[in-house]
Amino acid sequence: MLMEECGVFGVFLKNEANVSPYIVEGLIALQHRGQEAAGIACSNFKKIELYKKSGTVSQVFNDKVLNEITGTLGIGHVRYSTKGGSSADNAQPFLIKYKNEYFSIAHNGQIENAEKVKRELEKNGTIFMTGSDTELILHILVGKLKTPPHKWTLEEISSIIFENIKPSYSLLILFEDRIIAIRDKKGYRPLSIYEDEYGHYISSEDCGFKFLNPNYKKIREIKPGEAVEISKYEVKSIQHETNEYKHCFFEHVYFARPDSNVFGRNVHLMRERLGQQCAIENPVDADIVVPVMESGFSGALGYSKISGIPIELGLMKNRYIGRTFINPGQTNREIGVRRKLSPIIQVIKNKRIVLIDDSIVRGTTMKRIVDMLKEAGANEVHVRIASPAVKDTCSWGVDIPNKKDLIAQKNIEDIKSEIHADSLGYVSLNGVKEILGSEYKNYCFFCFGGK
Ligand SMILES: O=P(O)(O)OC[C@H]1O[C@H](OP(=O)(O)OP(=O)(O)O)[C@H](O)[C@@H]1O
Ligand SMILES: NC(=O)CC[C@H](N)C(=O)O
Ligand code: SF4
Ligand SMILES: [Mg+2]
Repeated sequence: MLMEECGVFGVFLKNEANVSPYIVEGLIALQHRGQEAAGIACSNFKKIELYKKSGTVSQVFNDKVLNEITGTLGIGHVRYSTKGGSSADNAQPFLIKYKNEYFSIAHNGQIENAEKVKRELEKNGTIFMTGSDTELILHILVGKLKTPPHKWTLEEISSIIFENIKPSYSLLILFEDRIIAIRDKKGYRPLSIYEDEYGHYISSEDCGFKFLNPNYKKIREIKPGEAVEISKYEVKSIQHETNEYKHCFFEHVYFARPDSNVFGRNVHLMRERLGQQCAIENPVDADIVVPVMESGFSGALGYSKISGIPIELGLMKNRYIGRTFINPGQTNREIGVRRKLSPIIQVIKNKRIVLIDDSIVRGTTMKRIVDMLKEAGANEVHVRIASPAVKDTCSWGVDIPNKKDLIAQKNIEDIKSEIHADSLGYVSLNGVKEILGSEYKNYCFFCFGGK
């Protein structure tokens, strides 16, 4: 099982309607990025109200809550923890009061130099209220800018963040009268902005704007190193100098929603192309292609198109079950796979199957599924993965387990036997290079054994 990212969503309405229902809609669209906690902070220009709790968006918010947190501008967050436990204290947004003014922050990413910055701040007397890396950003700003927050300029805020905080971060900062969005200079995590006649919206993925029936031409990605400020009077943007991009390739492989466009590409089409590449690199004689639903579907479509082997619904997904990573502990994870996926025996019996998933991390999911298909009568199960093997951990916001727990630390023959597959194939990094062309250098492939 894999782990998500967080999702951030911000809204500034021109007509002074209440933003909190808009933020809830945006967060529901981003729910796949984190299901541990959800929160919203809203400002009415005088005060910021905050509501956050452990749980999914629909568990945390109801009409009563939304009537209590009202404002014209606000930010929201769905969390999957990467630093600091999944307790309610670490839920976001964070809200503080400094010099009698409120400001709040929502963060997707993980700060690489968090421990170092924290130690330095503690030496100077800073007290941390949570275990989260995100809290650091508040202390850095307060420590460097001694004036009241309404005097802090976009230039000052973004320069301080870029100088002191190492990626990754796609951030929203809510002040009483403005919202600031900042994307780190390497652009690890996605962040998009949209304007319509009623207001401005910022979302981790552009699927967050879909409930607005947006004019797609007006959606754009905030650039790596860009800081945007939305106030009553204007929208201002500053571009800081940046020399190297590191877009997270896992966003394409697994995290982002297929109907989203991240790093300039549609996620579904990218996964389909990876599935095609997998078929080119790893052909096999078989009767049907079976996707591991949902995230393996696009890759399976690509594999089927190139190989000419028909795609069939051999595994049914129970759509009322969340992503299995939310179950802590390995035993629960194993149960999770069986709760989530079940074979359609009539489709798979006596068939030679090409089973496609987007990724293998520990191997738990794949082992269970191969066994399930064989118990249900499959003659052969050939596993094909629509991405390169995951060989390393991540320091930029994705909670990949210890290196020793990654199944791809073993050689391909050992992995094949461990997951009980008849054969196994991945996409090579060279294959990905072929797909991305000159853009390859703008991506991070560290966990895939690249740079
Ligand atoms: O090798 P593992 O450690 O088992 O992890 C890999 C699996 O984790 C993810 O699925 P997940 O079950 O998290 O959610 P999904 O339903 O969105 O694919 C991913 O799509 C793989 O199927
Ligand atoms: N997945 C994320 O982006 C997490 C944000 C932050 N590092 C946290 O742990 O809360
Ligand atoms: S190491 Fe992997 S998960 Fe982490 S940012 Fe790079 S590509 Fe993404
Ligand atoms: Mg999966």
